[in-house]
Formats: sequence, structure tokens, C-alpha cells
Amino acid sequence: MANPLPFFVAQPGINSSPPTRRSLFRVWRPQSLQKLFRAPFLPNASATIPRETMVQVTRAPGFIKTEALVGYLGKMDSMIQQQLKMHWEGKQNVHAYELIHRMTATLSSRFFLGLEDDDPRIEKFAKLSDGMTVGLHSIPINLPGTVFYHAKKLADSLRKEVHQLIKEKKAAMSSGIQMHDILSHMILSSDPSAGRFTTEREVASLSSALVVSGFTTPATALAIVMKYIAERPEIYKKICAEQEEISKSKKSGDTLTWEDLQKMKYTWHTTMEIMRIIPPFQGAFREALSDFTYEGYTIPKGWKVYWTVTTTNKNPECFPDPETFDPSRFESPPPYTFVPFGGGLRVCPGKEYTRLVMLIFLHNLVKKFKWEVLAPNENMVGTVIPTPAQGFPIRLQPLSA
Ligand code: HEM
Repeated sequence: MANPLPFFVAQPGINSSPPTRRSLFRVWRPQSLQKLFRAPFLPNASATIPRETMVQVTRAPGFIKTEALVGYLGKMDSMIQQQLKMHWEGKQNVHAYELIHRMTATLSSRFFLGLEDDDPRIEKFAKLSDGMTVGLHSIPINLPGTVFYHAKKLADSLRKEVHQLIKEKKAAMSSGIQMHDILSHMILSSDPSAGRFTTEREVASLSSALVVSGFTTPATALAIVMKYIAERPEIYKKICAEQEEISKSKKSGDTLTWEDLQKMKYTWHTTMEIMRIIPPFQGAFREALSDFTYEGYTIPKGWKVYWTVTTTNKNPECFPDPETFDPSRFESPPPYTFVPFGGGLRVCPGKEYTRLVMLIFLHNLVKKFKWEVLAPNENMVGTVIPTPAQGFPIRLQPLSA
């Protein structure tokens, strides 16, 4: 028998395997993430809880419905235009990551938490979530001085802040004020499958998860996409052409519609292809449901398996010549071959929201600017969601209207 591995990094294709292989894995959350937020935030799947129930009790995605996104789209477009006006226009050299992050934080705060754009809590949440992200894949040693300890403290502060916000919202709602953000929906919604209401603490934990994921990952993804496009003028031109067609079909002052987004095929395929080659999120954990052997290594039941996005996304059997940029690959990628957002039961619930943010931002950006990357060899730092080490400095070149 081959030596068991204490920690297993999935090889190419592991996520593209047929259901038999997938059924070996029990859905499992990263241990550190779980401890940072403690149960009930995304607890271990338990054999005693039927799957469907578990999905309802523990998952965030169900409530990010397409209707909610369609309803938010126009607002998102205006907010992005406003952000570009306030923080990008009239500037020449900027640290783009900081500006993108400010924008994604503002958008998420409005959509998920119902905060106004100038609410000082947005910056506080952003700082807490950034610090926490660093600890997501750290070794869970809870001693002062460790990355995990620090991240856990930040997670506690974030949850406390969100808890306070929940109390404020509850008070406002009980005095008859209508609220339409995701957090308010969570506060109001019950969990019939569990036969009980979701507790305030559970809502605070889930909302904290949305803050952490919604602020940072789309910002990293957009920075990567902007860099990639800036360095390849032929891609930039094609995106501009597609976006210009959409702009031409609209009256001045009109915001983007759901139909407009469906026309952004080249822009979205390009974005997906860039995320395939340079994924903004590195991977996640699963737990082996039974002993199995892979490539001569035995993975015992109960061990944690870390699957990586890059190895799956660059499997040459699914993506021939995997390092080559080819957005035409995305006419219909087979399931579980393209996994920047994960896959299966725990697929990222923010995927569709992210598509909106990225497309609307790119639409407005290429209408206004060309940009030049000032630090072409800049490193990405961090583990699970890396960020540009120097803040992605660029030179903006405004386009005449
Ligand atoms: C470019 C943007 C994003 C990328 C690349 C990304 C990627 C991922 C990946 C790879 C996973 C793990 C899936 C798995 O375990 O199979 C995940 C989970 C998750 N993401 Fe995202 N994400 C993004 C944006 C967002 C946004 C905007 C939100 C806010 C709603 C979000 C919320 C979550 C949550 C709550 C989970 C845990 C889901 C669960 O375990 O049930 N993500 N994401």
C-alpha cells in the first residue's frame, strides 16, 4: 500500500471526474474558515442531515436569485458610473486595485447589507475582511502571534459589527421601514426545513461570509482581467467594439439591462478565459467519504482533500494547449472542467453576481479609458485570494466622449 498523504493537492482533472469519483467526497468547509466563524457557518455536512435540508440550513446561495440581480442591475450600473466619476476621472496615475476594491466593497455593501455608499462601516468591513482573508488557509493554531489567531480576532470583530447592523435593521423594520437587501431578507426569512427561524448569530455569520467573499474576490479578478487586457491590445479592441455596439443601441442616460448583458458574449468569454488561466481564487477543501487510491497514493476516509483551481482549469484533456488564450473555448465547457467558482453543491453562490459586476464595470471602463500597466512584473501576494503587491499601478488615458 502506498504511503498515505497528510494533505492532498488534487491533480488535473480531479474535479472533472465522473460522479462516482465525486461521490467519494463529502462536502466539507476549510477547517480554518469554519473555526474562524465557528458553526453554524457552513458546518460539516452530517450524515444525519439529509442533503436537501443541509443546503437550506447552511448555504447562502439560494437567496441570490436572478430576479434580485435583475432588479439591482440598473442601480449597479449607476453606482459604477458614479465610482468612476468620483475616483477615476481626472486622475492620471492610480493604484487601480485600491479603486476597484473600494467599488466592489461599495456595491456588495449595498446589495448584501443595504448600506449607503458613504456609510463609514464599508471601510471598516473592508479592512476587517482583507485581514481575515489572509488567515483563511492558515494552519489553525489559535495562539497569539499566529496568522490564524489574528484572523480569528478580525472575524469576531466583523461578526460583532454585522450583528449590530442586524439589530439596527430589525428595529427599523419593526417601525415599518421596507428594506430590500439580502441581509434584510435573511433576517425576515425562516428556515422551514429546519423547523425554526435562523438565529441572529447564524445570520451574522452568513453575512460576514458574504462581506469577505463579495469585497475581495471580484476585485482581484477585475485587476487580473484589466492587466491581461491592457497588455493585449487586440483583446482590448474587440471588447471595445462589442461594448460600443451596446452603447450605440441605448439612449443617453439609459442604464444597462439584462438583455444588454447577454450581448456581451466576447467580453464574458474573455473574462472566463482569463480566470481559467489566472484564477483569482486558488482552491477549496473536501473530505474523503471512504478510503480511495489516487495515482498510487491512498487517501484514507475522513482526510481532507484540497483541490486546486489551476490544475483543473489547465487539464490539457479538457483545454488543449492550456496556456494559450482562446475565448472561443467557452461556447459550452463540459461540467466540472472550468472551476474558478468551484462546482457541485458548494459552487460559489456569488458567481452570477460577479458576472454582473465584472461586465458592467468593463462596459463603463472601456467607454471612458485606455490604461497602461506601470508595473508589468508586479507580483501577486497572499494565498487563497492573492492581491497585487504594489496595488496595480496604471496610467489612465481618458477617451473623448
Ligand atoms: C471572481 C469572484 C469569485 C470567485 C473566483 C469565487 C470563487 C469561489 C470558489 C472557488 C468557492 C469554493 C467553491 C467550492 O467549495 O466548490 C467559493 C465559495 C463561496 N463564495 Fe465565491 N467567488 C467569487 C465571488 C464571490 C462573491 C461576490 C460572493 C458573495 C456572495 C461569494 C460568496 C461565496 C461563498 C459564501 C462561498 C461558500 C459557499 C459554500 O461553501 O456553500 N463569492 N467562491
